[in-house]
Amino acid sequence: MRKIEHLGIAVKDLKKSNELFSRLFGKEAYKEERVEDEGVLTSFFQVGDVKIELLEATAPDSPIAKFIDKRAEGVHHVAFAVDDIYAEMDRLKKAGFEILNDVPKKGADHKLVVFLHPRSTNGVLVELCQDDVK
Ligand SMILES: CC[C@H](C(=O)O)C(=O)SCCNC(=O)CCNC(=O)[C@H](O)C(C)(C)COP(=O)(O)OP(=O)(O)OC[C@H]1O[C@@H](n2cnc3c(N)ncnc32)[C@H](O)[C@@H]1OP(=O)(O)O
Ligand SMILES: [Co+2]
Repeated sequence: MRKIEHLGIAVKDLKKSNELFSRLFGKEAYKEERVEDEGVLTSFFQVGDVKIELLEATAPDSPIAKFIDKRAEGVHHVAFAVDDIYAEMDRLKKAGFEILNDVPKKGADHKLVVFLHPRSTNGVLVELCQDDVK
């Protein structure tokens, strides 16, 4: 794992939260992107070397909807940049972590992603991101 790639924050109203975080960072989000398969609409802020990803649910069965229903808005996951997502999946599986998807899936912002179940990572939802060079 190279570095923290982004911090994912679950929000109820992306427009409202974009305004709040634009005020906080003094800069606008650099993109907004819908990831249908994940049931999310995301926006991204670049803060130094790290990105902040805001996520609004676009479907009632979205993980974000479930998270907010259960816990309220707030930090949802931490994503780490990896150079070789398959090698990392193999290493982590052997190290006893629970990987939620057998094959990497298309994430936002031109990434291939996998998630680790929070029950295997001390209660923190971890995402691995590799640049999707295709
Ligand atoms: C990919 C697009 C974008 C990107 O960066 O490119 C994204 O980041 S999309 C982000 C949204 N997608 C995901 O989060 C996919 C991975 N998440 C999941 O598969 C589920 O959310 C899962 C398996 C973590 C939980 O789903 P489940 O249906 O089991 O929900 P429960 O509420 O029953 O949760 C079970 C258990 O896990 C705890 N939990 C749930 N979410 C989180 C979380 N974000 N952080 C920490 N813990 C979490 C929940 O509290 C339950 O624990 P328990 O002790 O049983 O209450
Ligand atoms: Co993410």
